[in-house]
Amino acid sequence: MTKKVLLLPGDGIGPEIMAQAVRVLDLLKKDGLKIETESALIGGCAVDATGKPLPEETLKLALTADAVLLASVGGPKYDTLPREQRPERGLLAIRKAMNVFANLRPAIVYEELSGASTLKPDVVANLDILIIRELVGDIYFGEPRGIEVRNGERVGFNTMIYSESEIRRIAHVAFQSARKRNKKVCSVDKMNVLESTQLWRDVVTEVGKEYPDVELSHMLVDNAAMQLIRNPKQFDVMVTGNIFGDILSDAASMLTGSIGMLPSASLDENGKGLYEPIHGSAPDIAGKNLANPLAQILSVAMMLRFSLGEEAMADRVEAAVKKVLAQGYRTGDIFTEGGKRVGTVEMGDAVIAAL
Ligand SMILES: NC(=O)C1=CN([C@@H]2O[C@H](COP(=O)(O)OP(=O)(O)OC[C@H]3O[C@@H](n4cnc5c(N)ncnc54)[C@H](O)[C@@H]3O)[C@@H](O)[C@H]2O)C=CC1
Ligand SMILES: CC(C)CC(=O)C(=O)O
Ligand SMILES: [Mg+2]
Repeated sequence: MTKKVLLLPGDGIGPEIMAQAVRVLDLLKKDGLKIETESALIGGCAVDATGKPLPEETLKLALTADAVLLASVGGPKYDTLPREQRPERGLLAIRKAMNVFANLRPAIVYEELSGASTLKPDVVANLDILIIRELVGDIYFGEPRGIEVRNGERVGFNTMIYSESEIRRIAHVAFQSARKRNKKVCSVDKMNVLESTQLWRDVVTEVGKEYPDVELSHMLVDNAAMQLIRNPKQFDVMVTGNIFGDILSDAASMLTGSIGMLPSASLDENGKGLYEPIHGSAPDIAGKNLANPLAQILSVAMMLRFSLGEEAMADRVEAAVKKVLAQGYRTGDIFTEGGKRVGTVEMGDAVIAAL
């Protein structure tokens, strides 16, 4: 049956990297991938066109699609808008409406790129970590939130909150993922000072009892950030809340050489998903043919695997990415001496040729 894929290019480098992902999908369609695609607005471009970062039309299409492929939203032009009009609010709103609570962010070091990492090659060689970030709760969504005047001065506040059921369901995703990997979960929290993450630790520990075959450890987030840089290979599956996962995954991306290498899958309870690179709209390089499209293309691979039931095609896309790296193609963010420096489009050309 033909599946529906909604494309959301968004802002900044979004349309440039999405164009390369679409070329990959078009090629796979010729080889039998049965999808129909439609594009819609989200983020700043949607604000410009409709006044809203997540127009109703986009949300309707997202909720009826089999999968959503998103690039990135935001940019300095929108940073002074009222908060409800900011592009990032559109992103949070679509994640919440789709209930894609499980954000899988694999940080994999491709052999060819171990020299592109800022760490010594032997510290990162063969690294393969899966960061599982809870995506629709925590301080990004907690109420109350705001900026108001109290005692004659402005105060800004947000609420870090997790319910037991929210923690339980993401913990199950972590343990089940670990069972398919190396049976090791490290849960990251800040239970020494934050009540919501004390509950996180308690509930993850309880859920862990249902998975006696999986080794569970706990780590405070500040130490986890340090340990990721000191000895990342001690980790296999890491599970954490929304804000800690956001920060730790950007840090982990540099172990692989660049934030332009990390894809993600955000899944609901039925495996329906939203797929996007972990990076933002990179306004500093937008429109210059400089962006690395590989995180976006690897997000296509995750979409093929998790939402479209096309495991072999997913493997093929990942193998094509590996091949272009082996051939020496490098956008600026992963460039090392001896590489062939290319732009966004030329990297897309190389992936298409490899496919
Ligand atoms: N999922 C999303 O749509 C996200 C949106 N944002 C938004 O993006 C805007 C920019 O945020 P920043 O903090 O600058 O983070 P960013 O991730 O957009 O960029 C950080 C740095 O990484 C580089 N970079 C990012 N992606 C790259 C790629 N594919 N190839 C090569 N280099 C790449 C950028 O050039 C920049 O130097 C903000 O408005 C922010 O709110 C930020 C993160 C995620
Ligand atoms: C709007 C932000 C929460 C986006 C972000 O930084 C991310 O999801 O990684
Ligand atoms: Mg982020």
